[in-house]
Amino acid sequence: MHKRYLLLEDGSIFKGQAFGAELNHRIGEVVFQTGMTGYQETLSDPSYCDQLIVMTYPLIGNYGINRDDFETVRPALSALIVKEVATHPSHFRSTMSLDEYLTQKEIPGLKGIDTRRLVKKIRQKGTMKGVLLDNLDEMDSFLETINETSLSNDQVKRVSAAKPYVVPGRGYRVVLVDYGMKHGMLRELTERGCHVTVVPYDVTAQEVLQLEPDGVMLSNGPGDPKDVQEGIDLVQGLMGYVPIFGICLGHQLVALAAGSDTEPLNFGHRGANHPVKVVDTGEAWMTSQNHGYTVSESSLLNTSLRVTYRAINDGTIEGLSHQEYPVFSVQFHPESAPGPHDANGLFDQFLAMMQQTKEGGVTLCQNELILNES
Ligand SMILES: NC(=O)CC[C@H](N)C(=O)O
Repeated sequence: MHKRYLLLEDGSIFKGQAFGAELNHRIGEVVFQTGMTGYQETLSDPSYCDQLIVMTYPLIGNYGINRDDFETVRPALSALIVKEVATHPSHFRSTMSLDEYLTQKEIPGLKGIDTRRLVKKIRQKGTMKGVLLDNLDEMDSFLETINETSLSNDQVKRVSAAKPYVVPGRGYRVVLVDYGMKHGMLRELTERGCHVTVVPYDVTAQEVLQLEPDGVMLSNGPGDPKDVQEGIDLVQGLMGYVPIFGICLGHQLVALAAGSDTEPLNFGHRGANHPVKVVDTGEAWMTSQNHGYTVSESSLLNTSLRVTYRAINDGTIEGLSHQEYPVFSVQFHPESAPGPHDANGLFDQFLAMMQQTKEGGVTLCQNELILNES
């Protein structure tokens, strides 16, 4: 076990020890995750693409890694930073340790740093870029590189499905657009009997409508939503023609497509116990969240969107509903994985919206208009 360091763009340095894979010097955003458990799902959530994740819970890896809890096959994060790694995991489902998993997937880890001091710094200064180093002599050259490096804007392209695929079912026909989808969304739909076609991020509205879906779901995904012009165009082409449910990045794409704006949060919401207020009932739900951007409050004026959920911690927008068309979206993760299940009923709400539309209870634009354009 050798020394390893985290260098932040403000020049601060955190000294710890290496675990996981050899170093790859990938510069990324350093973000913190407050979940006490659920590290396997977090590691395999593609929304963390290119990010260095700091876990605030001080002991990570104690129940190992199992075969069932992956949210995708290929982890997309840059690095994992923890206070202490459990070296002897104990759980009947565990098949390997966290260290073994990260080594296998070529993800470097840093342990033994004061994660509380690091998180306090991020909370004060906002999300920062950082890089892991094994040699302090490299610090000066990397400090220059970090400050000159702008983060890539093609993450969605890198983590989206390359080709469409079908998970058959006898129920509603759903097109699920994969912007870096957590498999929990697919599971929630297939458990409800849906016939799901998962499609890549650059699918067009016409291609989607040719599949004659009862509804379209827009997945979560990494990066800045404004970098995903294909998604904004898609939602603009589909709104009013088919019921839409957007989650996280999908929610931000709905907002942008409807004419509103998004902006970066200071340090984001990442954890499994983020309370949101249900605007219509006054209830509070505990939700799983992972986002660094939010829909800008003032940009909703002059759009047809209404706020349906709000974050209780900072008041930011957590859900929207379209006032004319069957379209709704949430910033949090109703599929949880990991996290509480308070919001799980939103998948049933999506099914109800598809049912109501099928029965003619919702007026749609004429699909033929778009299909005939080809
Ligand atoms: N989980 C997500 O879909 C995140 C959406 C977006 N990348 C953000 O950070 O805000």
